Amino acid sequence: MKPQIGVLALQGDVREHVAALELAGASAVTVRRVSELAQVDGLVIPGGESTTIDKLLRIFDLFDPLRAAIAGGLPVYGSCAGMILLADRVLDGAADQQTLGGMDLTVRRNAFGRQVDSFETDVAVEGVPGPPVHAAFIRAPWVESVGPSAQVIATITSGPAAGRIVGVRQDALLATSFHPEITGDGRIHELFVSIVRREY
Ligand SMILES: NC(=O)CC[C@H](N)C(=O)O
Repeated sequence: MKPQIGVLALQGDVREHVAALELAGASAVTVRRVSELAQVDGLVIPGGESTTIDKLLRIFDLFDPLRAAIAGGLPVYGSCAGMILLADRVLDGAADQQTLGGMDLTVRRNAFGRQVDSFETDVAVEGVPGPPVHAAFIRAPWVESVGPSAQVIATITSGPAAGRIVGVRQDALLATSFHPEITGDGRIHELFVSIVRREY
């Protein structure tokens, strides 16, 4: 059976994740309501603007149910703004910014600075066989530090940001600073589908 994976569709690049999930062997649906959240085996929180998604989660009465689902073990993959929303701690966040949390990590928002707002580079990702993942970073956060419960799975390998942590796994939660849905490399979505299937 194909797992049913939702894409949180409040803001951000929803369509690209739906397409990438379908290619990775899942059945993908958009999620905007609690009733839709209740039906999925896993959820993607896309990139976009974490402060906006935070506000919309409250407006749509999804903040508490999603937080509870994460605590209950729902597999979730957060990309970029989604990574920020999964982090227990945020540096350089907006004054009233809250996160769903669940991952024992500290992210720094917009960490790569203005002059390198957007760039692409190769990233070695644990659990992804083959060559490094070609990753796009768009006003991305990096992971400043991880606590003992979280496992670093991706760091930048070259250039000025070499050594920066950009991918983390904690049980059924996965987060990347980058956007695998726009560079045509399906392996991060395949990794998440295998997490949802409890195979990896
Ligand atoms: N591409 C993205 O998701 C950017 C994230 C955005 N800078 C934020 O702070 O939420």
